Amino acid sequence: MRPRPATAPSHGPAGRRAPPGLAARAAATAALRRTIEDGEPPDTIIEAADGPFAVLEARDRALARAILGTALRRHGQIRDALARFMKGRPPKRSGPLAAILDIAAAQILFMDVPDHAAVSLAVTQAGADRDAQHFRPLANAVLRRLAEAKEETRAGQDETALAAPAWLAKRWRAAYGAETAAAIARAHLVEPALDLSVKADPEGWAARLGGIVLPTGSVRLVAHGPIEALDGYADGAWWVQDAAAALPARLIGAAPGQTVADLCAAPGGKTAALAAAGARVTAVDVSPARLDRLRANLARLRLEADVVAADIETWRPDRLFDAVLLDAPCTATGTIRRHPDVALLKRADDVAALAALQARLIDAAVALLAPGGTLVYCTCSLEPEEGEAQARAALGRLPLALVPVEPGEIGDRPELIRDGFLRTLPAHLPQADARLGGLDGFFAARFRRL
Ligand SMILES: C[S@@+](CC[C@H](N)C(=O)[O-])C[C@H]1O[C@@H](n2cnc3c(N)ncnc32)[C@H](O)[C@@H]1O
Repeated sequence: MRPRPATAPSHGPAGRRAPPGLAARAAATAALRRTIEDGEPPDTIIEAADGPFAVLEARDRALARAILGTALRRHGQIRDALARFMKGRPPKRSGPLAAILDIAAAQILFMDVPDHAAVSLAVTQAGADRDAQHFRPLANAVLRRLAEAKEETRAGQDETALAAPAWLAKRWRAAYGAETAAAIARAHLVEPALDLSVKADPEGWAARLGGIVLPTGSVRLVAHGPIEALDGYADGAWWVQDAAAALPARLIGAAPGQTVADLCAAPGGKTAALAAAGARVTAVDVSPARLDRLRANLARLRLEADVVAADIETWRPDRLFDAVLLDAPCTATGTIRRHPDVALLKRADDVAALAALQARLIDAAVALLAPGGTLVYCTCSLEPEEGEAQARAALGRLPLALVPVEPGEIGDRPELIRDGFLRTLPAHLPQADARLGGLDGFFAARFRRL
């Protein structure tokens, strides 16, 4: 991965201190470039000890994170708005210019930041870069015109149509119908709440943390500071997990003493649920770094599992399991609310490549299962090839019978079940306060091995 410098020095010409707010914009710009041009996940960039966010103070860090998040979540609208005020895209050899414009437009159009600050900091950023400096007048003119016309520009946009890339919107229309596809795209514009899976007493934890209990049993919070500072974190009373992601492990029906292989387990959200239910869990993942996070999570939660670093396509343990949970790698289009970069970085080809891998992993999972045992296959994808079609193909190919999901297992929400499969959508569980609504898009199918 090419290192990308921040696009502005901390000191201006003649040693003058950089204007306030410049460091946050520079970090957000560098991170946006690395995400869009190099395909690096923003969370990795934000957390990196040598990354552009590492030099920021806490307040600037929060601001940079918010600007970056807005620039990714609203990318379609931002690019559409900029195109109204400039001919063509920034030229190839203009360095960070495109990202500088995106970051400034995110603030002008969607954030409570004075327009003049967003414009002048963007112009300063452009001036500080060898390749972008020739385009300072262009940046200045485009952003000023955007700021002057921002209300009309936003009013003239079809927010829903611009919320998803055309190829994904087309797929969702085909899979779910036009109305639901539009609702999915709109749900992606809302920053999701924080969902917690609690070991016990969801009502008590919701009251203590100022959240609500969802019908499916997760606790949901809107306003929160650092997660580590929340009551119950250090004591291991709960773990962070989208409410939809909490459902597949429940379908195993784990009981004390039952042996369960949790395949593709890291960072361990589902391992924790299975272990908390008393199962003897073997957590398998190919990534040692992600398994370190799984071990740390289990240690904090005071839960136990055997942890195995292996590729499940070739892993051959000397016993069969009572149950297997396979949370397969996927396009993750069901997590766009939490990771808006997914909508920008995934390509149509990825769906077929991952579906082929998932089929091989299902074959491997079935080979680990005792006759009569339970298999739950799940993905956090909205694409039928990674969900419904994958499950139907497995039924045709392997010694499996479908065990339909019952509403009572998932908080009495029949709308989350289609044809016996669990199918959650970002537009599900709507709430009057939109920030409290929505679910990640998950698919899960449960089978019995014949
Ligand atoms: C969707 S994530 C799993 C999330 C996890 N189940 C949880 O609930 O926290 C997919 C995982 O699959 C792992 N993975 C991908 N291919 C694998 C393989 N062939 N064998 C084992 N693990 C694999 C990745 O390292 C990644 O951690």
